[in-house]
Amino acid sequence: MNDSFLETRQVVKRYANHTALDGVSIAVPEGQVFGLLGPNGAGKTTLIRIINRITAPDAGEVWFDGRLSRPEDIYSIGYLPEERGLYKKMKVGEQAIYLAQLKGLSRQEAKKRLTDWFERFEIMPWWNKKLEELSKGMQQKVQFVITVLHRPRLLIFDEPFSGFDPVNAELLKREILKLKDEGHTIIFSTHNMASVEEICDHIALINHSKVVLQGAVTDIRSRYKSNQYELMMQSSKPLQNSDTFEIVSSEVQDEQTVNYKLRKLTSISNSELLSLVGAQGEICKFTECIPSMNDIFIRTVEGKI
Ligand SMILES: Nc1ncnc2c1ncn2[C@@H]1O[C@H](COP(=O)(O)OP(=O)(O)OP(=O)(O)O)[C@@H](O)[C@H]1O
Repeated sequence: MNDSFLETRQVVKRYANHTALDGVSIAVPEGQVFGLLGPNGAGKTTLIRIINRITAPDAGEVWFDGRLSRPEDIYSIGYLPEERGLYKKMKVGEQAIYLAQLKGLSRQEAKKRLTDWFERFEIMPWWNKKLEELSKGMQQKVQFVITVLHRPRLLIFDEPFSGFDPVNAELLKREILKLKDEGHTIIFSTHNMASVEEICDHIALINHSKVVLQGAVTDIRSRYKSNQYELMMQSSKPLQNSDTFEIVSSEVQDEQTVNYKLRKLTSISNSELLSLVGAQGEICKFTECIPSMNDIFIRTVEGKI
């Protein structure tokens, strides 16, 4: 289950006087959600276009399902590009059926699947509207449905959340997780770090055309831990430093309750630390501070680690 479904190996792409990708290798495990992260201009869309065979690399390889990628693999990919490209003057339902047929579905099957999706997304009333009559977010919903409709094994979404309000962004996250549960492998690029924590299993962070960080989200977050803890404690006496931990900051909440930030000084386990601290008072809350993907992104891109 965890073998790579899609790999890029040492991919290089040069434009006139700029190297957009410089030896980029990523490995996307089968059946997982993989986040492609990076600041503006890092090379994410270029990599996605290479995976989709829209543009060719100058060097390096793309591997698909355990072998070199072939032209026909594009039929196994659903791609939601950053520049959404639907026909503005065509009616939504008619257009969706037409595009689904291009991807190999019969008219009848396309209509059946589209009806299911449109009902789930509560967009059935848009069926006979022209695309240009819909807002940007509404058009996004339609294009998302069209992208996934033929149930391709690999789904690639470039900035899927841009243009969505928070309610629709939640809906989209749920649908992406559902697609993962159904066995699809999903790659998406995003600047929305909260969504990365919520739905990505793995990430690759590209900066200045190179992969600078890659791996499972949980591993990466724990790799960047700084041995700090938040503690809420009730005690008649203030907490005292010890050989195993020091107080980084404290904030009195009421007469008996104080919030502390601690740093662990030795390699004792969290439960040992908890019992050492617990010997000095009643613990109301004890949390290990684990950096967010947003912190890790900023620290990595700004070179602070
Ligand atoms: N067709 C092209 N011709 C010349 N340069 C290009 C072309 N496409 C991309 N580039 C350059 O390659 C670099 C990477 O662009 P790319 O669109 O891949 O970045 P990105 O990571 O997707 O950025 P963003 O987050 O802003 O969408 C940029 O410097 C861009 O100007």
